[in-house]
Amino acid sequence: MRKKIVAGNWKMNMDYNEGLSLFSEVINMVKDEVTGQQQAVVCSPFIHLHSLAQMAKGYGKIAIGAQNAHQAESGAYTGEISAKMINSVGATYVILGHSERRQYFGENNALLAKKTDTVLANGLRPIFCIGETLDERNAEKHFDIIKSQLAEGVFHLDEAHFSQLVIAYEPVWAIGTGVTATSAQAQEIHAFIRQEIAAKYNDTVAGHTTILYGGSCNPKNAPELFAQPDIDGGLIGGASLKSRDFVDIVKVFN
Ligand SMILES: O=C[C@H](O)COP(=O)(O)O
Repeated sequence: MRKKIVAGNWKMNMDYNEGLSLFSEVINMVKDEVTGQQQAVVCSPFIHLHSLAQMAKGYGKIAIGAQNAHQAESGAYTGEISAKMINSVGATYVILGHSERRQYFGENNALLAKKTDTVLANGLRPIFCIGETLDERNAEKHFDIIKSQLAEGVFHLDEAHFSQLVIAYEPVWAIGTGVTATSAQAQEIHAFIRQEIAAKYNDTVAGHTTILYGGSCNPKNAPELFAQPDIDGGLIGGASLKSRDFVDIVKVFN
């Protein structure tokens, strides 16, 4: 049985104290209300990581993640944060390839392949994001885009390394727009992603890969989305900034 995961991506929100207070609410609710085997992951800005990891100690149901990491191990890259640093403060996940990183910071599949290697080499699990823009969907190129993002971003990995990945399908047109992919649209792509993984590796690896949906996911639409056979949870943006909403989404798997 593959792992069910609900990951919150705070993006560039929450100052230090706001983040601690939000996280403290999340921990308390998760502790009291989450009864299933699902994993909650909170991906905060770098400044919170150490404190959140300390606060989460002893609560196996909550893990901490970063939102990016540099591809180099270390060196003269002013302003950047390495995977080793992220690991050293107790985070265990790193979001890679988010469409905002691709769009605003020019991250392409080749760069993301390097970042994936470095993150894995430092014992962290990438949450690797893929997804098409509205223009690409309207031009019916969405399957090709997904195929090439997987092929160029992560299919160079051997089976053992690939098995550490979480994949997140986030149609760019659904991110922060209030427009969610229908459960049928999301399931279609998730099934396609799983097929691609099976074709590259094998059915066992495909069957064990957690594939998250992201894009305007909220407590109302999450139950239907997460009921789809190939959707194993969500990558949650806006709704992860409200403890009640985030934990209600986590609780869909109770
Ligand atoms: O990483 C999260 C996604 O970008 C989704 O963001 P959203 O839930 O605000 O649409």
